[in-house]
Amino acid sequence: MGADGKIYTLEDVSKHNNNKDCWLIIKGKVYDVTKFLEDHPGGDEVLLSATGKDATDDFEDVGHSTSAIMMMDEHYIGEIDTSTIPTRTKYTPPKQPLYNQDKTAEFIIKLLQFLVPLAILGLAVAIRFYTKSA
Ligand code: HEM
Repeated sequence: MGADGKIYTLEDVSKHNNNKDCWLIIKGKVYDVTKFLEDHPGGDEVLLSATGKDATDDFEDVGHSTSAIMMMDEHYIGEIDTSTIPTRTKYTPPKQPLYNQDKTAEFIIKLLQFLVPLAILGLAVAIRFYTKSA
């Protein structure tokens, strides 16, 4: 099943994803847990569902005991090529859109929105004033 220290890709590992042949990735290391499936106190299903991906978080979430961690050595077969594992999705706040640094156009529009009705009003008053006095 591959010599110790061999480097596998995520694709290699994900091919071993059944109860006759099951590999896992935990903390950058690849484990062949096929023979362990029946003996795993957490059951075979969790192990099977953790193949083909980095199972580090799943493994740690359970809070495995030190004796469990020591048992892992027996199943170690190699390392994972970390570049083949998708990086953890970190929350990055969306970038603020670059605001238009030049506010002149915006300012002129605002000014017009204010001045045009005022001008119309002024014109109406002026016309009325003019027609009255004529
Ligand atoms: C080579 C890898 C693994 C080994 C040697 C291992 C070993 C063990 C051992 C010895 C236990 C008994 C409790 C303890 O001593 O902590 C255990 C429980 C458990 N393990 Fe693992 N485990 C491995 C991988 C995983 C993975 C990848 C998962 C999750 C996807 C997992 C899920 C669980 C669960 C759910 C339990 C039951 C916890 C409970 O009943 O409280 N294990 N495992």
